[in-house]
Amino acid sequence: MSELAVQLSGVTKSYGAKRALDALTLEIPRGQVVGILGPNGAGKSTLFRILTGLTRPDEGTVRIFGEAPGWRTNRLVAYLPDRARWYADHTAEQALRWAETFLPGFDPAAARRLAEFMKLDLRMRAGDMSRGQEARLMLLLCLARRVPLLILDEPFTGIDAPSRARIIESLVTHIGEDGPTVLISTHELHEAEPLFDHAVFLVDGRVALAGSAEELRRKHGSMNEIMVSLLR
Ligand SMILES: Nc1ncnc2c1ncn2[C@@H]1O[C@H](COP(=O)(O)OP(=O)(O)OP(=O)(O)O)[C@@H](O)[C@H]1O
Repeated sequence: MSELAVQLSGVTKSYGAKRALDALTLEIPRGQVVGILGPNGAGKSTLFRILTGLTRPDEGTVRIFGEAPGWRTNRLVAYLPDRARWYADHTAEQALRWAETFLPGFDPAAARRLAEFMKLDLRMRAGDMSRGQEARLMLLLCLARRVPLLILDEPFTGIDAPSRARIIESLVTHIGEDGPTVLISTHELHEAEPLFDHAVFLVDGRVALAGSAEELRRKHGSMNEIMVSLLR
């Protein structure tokens, strides 16, 4: 397998007159936790959909561990879309059974441990869950997969602050040494900052700034400060 988890070269995607991604070139080595950061509409979700093969770029090349994204790379990637929902009539327990059957690399024991850690009652129907409870269910369905690439699009949205802290703690434990490559998009910069090895700031579908989190902090300050200065 390629040493690069993700490789994009000259990737452009337009929706009508709007360029969501503009000749984006990016390389992400294996085993890194990378914050994909930027203001609303910067192109983060579009990038993630392209990496999962759900959206095709108009131009450019994309590789996930050296392979073009598509159904074959599903075995390599766990993806949490933004605004992810589960079937209202199904319990979390049923979601876990579905995941065991259909999601490559799904580890049911890990899912149960995560549910306990996140304090999620598996007997609840998704339709009866609060937004934050459903967000936890969707996140644990991803985290319980043994795959080399996790893509988490705004995993903390709708989750209260104490639970966010706990989820970040579970992410740190889950990722650990020799863990998967993780791409996380979030607007909770302050809380998520300790997770990142690297950060990529997208503005208008282009990389405005990228580098190791440590180096960025040394040169430019916190992720929040960088975001504010990029948007000035
Ligand atoms: N299916 C679509 N049809 C039309 N326009 C789209 C579509 N998907 C994305 N866009 C546009 O492309 C741009 C980038 O959107 P994208 O969702 O990738 O941004 P984002 O960085 O994830 O934003 P946010 O932080 O608000 O989630 C936006 O201007 C958006 O309106």
